[in-house]
Amino acid sequence: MSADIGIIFHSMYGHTHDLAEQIAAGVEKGEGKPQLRRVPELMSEGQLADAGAAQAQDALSTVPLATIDELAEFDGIIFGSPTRFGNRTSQMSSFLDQTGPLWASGALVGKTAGFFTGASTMHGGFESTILTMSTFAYHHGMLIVPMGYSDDAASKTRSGGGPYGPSHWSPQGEEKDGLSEHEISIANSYGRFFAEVTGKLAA
Ligand SMILES: Cc1cc2nc3c(=O)[nH]c(=O)nc-3n(C[C@H](O)[C@H](O)[C@H](O)COP(=O)(O)O)c2cc1C
Repeated sequence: MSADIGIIFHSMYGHTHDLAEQIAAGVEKGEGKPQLRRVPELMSEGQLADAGAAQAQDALSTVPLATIDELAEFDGIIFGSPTRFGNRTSQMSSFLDQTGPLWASGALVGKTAGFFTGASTMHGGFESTILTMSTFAYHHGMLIVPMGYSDDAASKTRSGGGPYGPSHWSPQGEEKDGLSEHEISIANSYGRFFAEVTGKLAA
């Protein structure tokens, strides 16, 4: 069965958006239907411009905004957030914190969940961000789909991506530096695997 996969992310400088698009390409290879959504921004336009994110925000504005109600319509959801002090962003937290009604009704129970991130330093939080974001899925009774080492790139990467999920290392800070070959491979493989697993569960 072709699964509807929500890819819900926050991105300030666009790196997490790039990763989301590669995961979406993988979902399509796994016969799934990816739906990219961005969570609402909390910073003002002025603050974003001061932080050097104005251009990236223009590109992001073409992505539809995520809504809480829509989450219940997906067969599986992959959440992505840049790393902030080893954790997800407040924009992603704010969005997830509004899912109380879905938790109360059990609307997400049994759906698949996955996570991806980015960080500007090699040991600055890829794993901690993915793992701390994942507690959301436990509380909602979602089924976490791990990346594992199903793609060789998870063993070989010298940048982002690993058994916890796709990630991107952006040492240039706000500058777009492009995803590495291994990061792209892991994002594609993960999207495909996630869609295949979700399709079987939804059938
Ligand atoms: C306030 C703040 C905190 C950050 N904390 C971390 C951190 O703990 N570890 C790290 O490696 N990078 C950290 N970064 C860098 C971001 O993770 C990186 O710029 C981000 O992943 C880029 O994603 P984006 O282009 O989608 O916004 C931080 C950036 C900001 C602005």
